[in-house]
Amino acid sequence: MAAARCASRPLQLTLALLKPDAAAHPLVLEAVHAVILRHRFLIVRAKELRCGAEQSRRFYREHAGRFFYQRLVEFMASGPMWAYILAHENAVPLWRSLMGPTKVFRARHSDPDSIRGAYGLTDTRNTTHGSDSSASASREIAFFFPEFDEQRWYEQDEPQLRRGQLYYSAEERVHRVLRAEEAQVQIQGSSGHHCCPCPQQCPQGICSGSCVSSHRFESCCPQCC
Ligand SMILES: Nc1ccn([C@@H]2O[C@H](COP(=O)(O)OP(=O)(O)OP(=O)(O)O)[C@@H](O)[C@H]2O)c(=O)n1
Ligand SMILES: Nc1ncnc2c1ncn2[C@@H]1O[C@H](COP(=O)(O)OP(=O)(O)O)[C@@H](O)[C@H]1O
Repeated sequence: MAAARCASRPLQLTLALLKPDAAAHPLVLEAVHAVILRHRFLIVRAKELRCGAEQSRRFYREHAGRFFYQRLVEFMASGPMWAYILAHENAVPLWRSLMGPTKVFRARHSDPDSIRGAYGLTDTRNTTHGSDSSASASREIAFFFPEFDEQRWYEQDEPQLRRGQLYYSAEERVHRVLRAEEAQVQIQGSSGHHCCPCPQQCPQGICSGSCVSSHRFESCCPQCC
């Protein structure tokens, strides 16, 4: 059974966007994805999408009239993005603190190791978005993932994820609930193998990529499993 990550408090959800400036650069995308895994977020959903001009205007409607609104909505519609639903006990504030300040030039000065400090290009092209409250997260998740049923997720998946019954699918780039029958197969067939929710955070580099097909460690790293 994979019990690599247990949370004592309910998991909070947040919406993270990897904006078009990040999506344009595979290495930046990978680096931000690695930050997500390293900080023990669970990736509940992840998908590439393209925001149309109208959708982009609606998403940022609270900024209508600000001097940067037009460039912001054009930028958000300028290319593909990645949208993530992230779960963590502290998802909203943790993701926002990892992003760093909105303004990239401020971020570079005050939080150079934050995502925006490290990868942001300008105050508009600042790499990531994160919900600013739980209520915004619910609204924004519904905006980008209309098929996601948050209430059902809390009823069915969250209790299992919280207990650590999960695995990381490197192919799909999301964490998945380990269902009872899968867990049984794993116990029978594993003889001590563990399922890895954190393939990119092995400090010794042993685990990287090792669970792509079977989600199982062949050479298990004691430090992260
Ligand atoms: N009236 C303005 C114009 C600009 N700026 C700040 O200056 C930054 C840089 O402006 P500009 O040179 O126009 O931006 P670009 O380098 O073209 O980059 P981007 O459009 O991606 O922000 C803006 O993002 C904004 O933070 C501002 O505070 N007030
Ligand atoms: N002064 C600015 N100049 C250019 N773009 C800005 C500025 N302020 C905000 N933006 C853009 O608008 C987005 C939304 O702004 P806001 O909601 O205030 O920040 P955050 O994304 O940190 O929650 C920012 O992420 C950024 O892309």
